[in-house]
Amino acid sequence: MTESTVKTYPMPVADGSPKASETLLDLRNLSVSYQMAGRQLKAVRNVDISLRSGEIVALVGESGSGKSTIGHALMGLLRYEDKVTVSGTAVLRCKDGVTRDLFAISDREMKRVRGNDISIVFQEPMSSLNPLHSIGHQITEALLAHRKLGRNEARERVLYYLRRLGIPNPEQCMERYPHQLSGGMRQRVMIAMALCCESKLLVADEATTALDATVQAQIIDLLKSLQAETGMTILFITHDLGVVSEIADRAIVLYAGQIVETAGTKELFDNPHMPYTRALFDAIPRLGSSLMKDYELRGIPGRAPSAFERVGGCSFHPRCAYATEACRATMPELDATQRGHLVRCLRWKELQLGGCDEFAAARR
Ligand SMILES: Nc1ncnc2c1ncn2[C@@H]1O[C@H](COP(=O)(O)OP(=O)(O)OP(=O)(O)O)[C@@H](O)[C@H]1O
Ligand code: NI
Repeated sequence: MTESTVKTYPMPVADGSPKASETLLDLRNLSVSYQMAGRQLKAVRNVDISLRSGEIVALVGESGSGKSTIGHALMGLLRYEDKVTVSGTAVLRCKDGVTRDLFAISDREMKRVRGNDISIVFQEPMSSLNPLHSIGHQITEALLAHRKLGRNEARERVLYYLRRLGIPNPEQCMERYPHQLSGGMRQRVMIAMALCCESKLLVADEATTALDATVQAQIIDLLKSLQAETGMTILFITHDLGVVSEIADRAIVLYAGQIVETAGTKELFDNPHMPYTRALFDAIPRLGSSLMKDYELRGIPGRAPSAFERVGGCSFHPRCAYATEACRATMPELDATQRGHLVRCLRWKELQLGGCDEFAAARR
């Protein structure tokens, strides 16, 4: 497939209609360890994620569960750090039709993949924007680094995406410096910057977390329509199951670096099988408490184990109301239920956890 051109702007160009069954990314057996003070910190453990073209898949879990680490591994950002070990394979079907293992290709090839085939919205917009350059300068330069475009073309494209993101006066916004924008505006700029490259895969890491509920809903609607127009695939990282219900076709629940449950969004909300997922439903931020800073899981005591202090048996057992001797002794495998639902709990068959009706009813 040839690379899409920008001739038809202001309409975005779909690079091929989404073919639901086509695998875009096949991530297998990803493990990531950080070395800290001579100790191994296992942040991600044997994670498999397969993304089909055109899907929006949520990666959800508490702070420290390893979500960003997975995103950074996919973007090839961990390869430059010497205290990080990444193992596994991540086979991506690139725009040129070639499939590549992102963990095996050279830095040079990875540089081409980044911004062409995968883009990321970083969790911390301030740390990824350069305070010394205007928004227009850095977003245009980022685009030109990945694409052979004329300056005017690039500018048009940047303006188009800033406008799509609901930035009131995009020309003026281009002139501004990061510190002159509100947190919400910076977040929109970051999303526009990632969308500009029109990659097939967008990793959105807490992309709407810093925004108030109304703006969050707008941006989610916008991402959904852009997804439908372009056929891109989105890996949407969030700690908030409420957001998952708004945007995702499928959800992957992560606990202490491991996948503990995965299912279609509706199925997960109707039929959670893992006590941790059920607890996350109760932790869905209600109106007025949408920030993650001080949230804790209501109804379950304790906190997630740090990546140093791995517990034996099921990782969740110290906080689980249903844990038995067996749960303390045996680490459960992922077990398949129906309709592609996977769950890591020894007791899922006997537990009747009940769905999240309250939230399902509130879904738009
Ligand atoms: N560069 C690093 N060096 C050492 N440890 C790290 C590094 N980055 C992350 N970690 C650790 O790895 C684990 C997973 O972190 P990660 O940022 O992937 O979690 P997360 O799910 O994205 O959390 P949050 O919701 O807070 O963003 C945590 O225990 C974290 O402290
Ligand atoms: Ni994170």
